[in-house]
Amino acid sequence: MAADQEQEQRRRLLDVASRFPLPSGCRFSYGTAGFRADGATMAPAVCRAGILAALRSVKLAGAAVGIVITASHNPIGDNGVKIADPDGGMMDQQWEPFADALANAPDPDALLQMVLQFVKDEGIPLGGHHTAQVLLGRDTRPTGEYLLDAALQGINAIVGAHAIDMGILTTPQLHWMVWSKNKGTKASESDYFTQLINSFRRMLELLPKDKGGYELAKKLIVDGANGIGGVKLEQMKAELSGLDIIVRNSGKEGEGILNHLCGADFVQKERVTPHGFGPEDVGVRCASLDGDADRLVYFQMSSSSDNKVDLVDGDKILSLFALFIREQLDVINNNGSQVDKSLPARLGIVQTAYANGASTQFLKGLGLEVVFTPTGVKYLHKKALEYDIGIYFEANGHGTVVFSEDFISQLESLSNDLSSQAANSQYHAAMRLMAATQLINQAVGDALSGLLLVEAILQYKRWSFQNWCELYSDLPSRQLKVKVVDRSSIVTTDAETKVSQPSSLQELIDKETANYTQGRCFVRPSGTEDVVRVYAEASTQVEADSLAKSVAHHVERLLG
Ligand SMILES: CC(=O)N[C@H]1[C@@H](OP(=O)(O)O)O[C@H](CO)[C@@H](O)[C@@H]1O
Ligand SMILES: [Mg+2]
Repeated sequence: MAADQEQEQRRRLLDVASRFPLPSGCRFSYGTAGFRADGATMAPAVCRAGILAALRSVKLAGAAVGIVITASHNPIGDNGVKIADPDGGMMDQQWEPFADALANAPDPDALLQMVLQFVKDEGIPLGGHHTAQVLLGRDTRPTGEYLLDAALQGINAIVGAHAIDMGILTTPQLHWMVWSKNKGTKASESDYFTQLINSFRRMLELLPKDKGGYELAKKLIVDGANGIGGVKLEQMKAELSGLDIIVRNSGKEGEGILNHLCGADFVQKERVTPHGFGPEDVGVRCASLDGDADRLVYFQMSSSSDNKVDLVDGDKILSLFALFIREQLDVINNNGSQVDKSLPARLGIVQTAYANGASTQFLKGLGLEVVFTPTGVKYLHKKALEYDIGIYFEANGHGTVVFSEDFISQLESLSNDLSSQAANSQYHAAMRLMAATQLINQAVGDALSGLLLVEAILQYKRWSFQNWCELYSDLPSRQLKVKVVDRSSIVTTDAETKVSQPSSLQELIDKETANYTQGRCFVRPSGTEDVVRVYAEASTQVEADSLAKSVAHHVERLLG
């Protein structure tokens, strides 16, 4: 960097840091999904995330990096920030310690020294010919605009950095834009809509023609959590042929508060209808998104006498996707057809410890390879990339399908080879898989693209909601939160299924669990809230509740 440029760089960093001083007592940690806190306290962390995103882009030869300002399913007063890497996935975890240190730098001088040292250690070519490019998006939270400005100021503190505000978006839209931009394909919001609408239409065109059996009702009611997902779905729904979508909790003035008594997190945890649903909806297929539309669950009310729902969570969405993909691969590989072509593919299923035990058993029963990672999409996504086709979901509804480049190019060439025999079932299976690669958001879990893939597959399989729901029966489970003095004193291992510290805690968990039929229990510190989470499963709800409660007591007693 030339001397005058270096001078300017130092000046800008000192200047921006003094504009966003760290309030005393504030401590930020880049948790499961970035920094999160009360929105009013987030500006220093968001500004510094802006600096970091710009540095990351320069380090990666000017590839576009993303910043999303959201606190997902959390209450409306919270906000957060996370960084998307050039592949559209979460920021490489190797940079998280620096993200933490930078967010907590106590004063402008400390911040400047920290950045200069990091730039040197990482060999970031500041002032070279790669300038930073950062795409920004935010959700509908009231603190969003103010925090977006803080992020812009952080980005602009890096000499030559270029920030592009993509507007109010769902989290997965921004991830998709980053992914697309770096692939050199069209990356605007309208390109996103076009891709989803066209690939959904193609999926429907490829439905088997021999009609018969159950016909899926066109009506689908979607709970938008009063967030951005409902807004985008309203924009897109008129173009979705074959579906009659009604959006509730759409985020319109007067409809309710973001994530309050609604949304995917609420429905999945409480297993009751969200706000705005009533007896008239009994028997109608419904879906629920979270506040930034990266989570999706389905539900249906079976009776008008209470507000309980039959829930289809992330595990069952995963199972549906896995069945569909496996079926297409089987048709291509085993149908003894005229064309001697095969498509070898390693299919991997990735879950976390929160996956219902019945789902894991079901998937393994199908002969599928199931692996586990710690909680958080950053772990699941990375693991899924190790396969030709990786399908991952958290039970709460966050997940997607990723296809390796090699697999996609083999699929393309197979489709070309088969295209002369357009009537053959192998060709149709290959085309369905191809459409699925376009429909599903491969950058990150996306409730809107996931919803369309679900709808297409239900039509393909001629399944009702009930057929899907009855794929297997969930084991009763219970999740509890425990407040402790320092949640980081719990250290876990084996994809968070075991506590390694304090060791006495694991012994107590084992002892309790042994008292229950099909008992399973684990505890871990949350990465997004200041709590320890307890999860328990057993053969009855009473037992699951009791196991969770007794383990929560041990956590409280040991860690106060
Ligand atoms: C049990 C649970 O649902 N945990 C959620 C929650 O993380 P915690 O680290 O458990 O707070 O928020 C994450 C981000 O949205 C999500 O990835 C994860 O699945
Ligand atoms: Mg979310």
